[in-house]
Amino acid sequence: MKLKFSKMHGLGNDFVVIDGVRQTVTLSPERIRELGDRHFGIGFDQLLLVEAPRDADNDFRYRIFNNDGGEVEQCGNGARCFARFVTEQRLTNKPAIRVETARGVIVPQLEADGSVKVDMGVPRLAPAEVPFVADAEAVSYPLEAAGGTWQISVVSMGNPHAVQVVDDVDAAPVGAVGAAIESHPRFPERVNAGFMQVVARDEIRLRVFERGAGETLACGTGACAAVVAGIRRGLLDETVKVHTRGGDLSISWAGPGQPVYMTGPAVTVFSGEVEF
Ligand SMILES: N[C@@H](CCC[C@H](N)C(=O)O)C(=O)O
Repeated sequence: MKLKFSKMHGLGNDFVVIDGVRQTVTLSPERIRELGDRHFGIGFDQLLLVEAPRDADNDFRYRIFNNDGGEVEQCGNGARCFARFVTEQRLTNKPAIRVETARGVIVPQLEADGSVKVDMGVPRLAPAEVPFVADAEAVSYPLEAAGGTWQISVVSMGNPHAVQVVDDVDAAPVGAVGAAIESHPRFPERVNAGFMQVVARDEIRLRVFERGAGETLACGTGACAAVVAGIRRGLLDETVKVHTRGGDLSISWAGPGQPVYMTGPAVTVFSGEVEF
């Protein structure tokens, strides 16, 4: 089965995006892993599959697969690329697009300056909703991993995040400690591990070891989770510029019960066809 795809990225977090509205698509975890390989395949952090919605009130459904082949609930940089893709492919001409994900509806909106703003929904903070094993909800928790104890905040943006504050993000042990946190037994569905350096009340630097993909150049839901964690710890104001290794995002959160808004770029690199 030959499928048309677009190669896209949001701040260097890269994707293969497939139109499953006009094409019949059958995916297997093995083939996703093969195509995700940067030497023997196309190479991507995540594969995004666009489908027709299940509920007629929505415009699309979109599914997210990490390059390890596993399907996950949410992807921030992917949401912006999804919006750019359905517009460029003329699947819709709506400026604000209602899209179903595995954890609810999100609404990306194309801005006049070319960026994409996304209502990423309300963050979930109760440990059971992340999910994270803890006796009670707290702003942060000590977690033992890789021979050390790390003070993490846990946040679900639809997908699970563990965020810690570090003095210097360039020196942070993202690979070793991130991998140990990703598969820590207190996270039964594994977790994305974020390392945040607070530069000012409206500016952070962030690196994320992503579940199922390793460290990426940027993680949109990771940026949302870091800002939520920083605001809850009293370190950040409502709107924060997030510097990632791939570029900058703007994240806003007005507090508990409110949605997180993420604004940033989405870029198409090339289109092609591949055997699935
Ligand atoms: N890169 C993404 C997150 C993709 C999913 C994540 N690795 C997970 O397993 O939850 C983003 O931009 O949010």
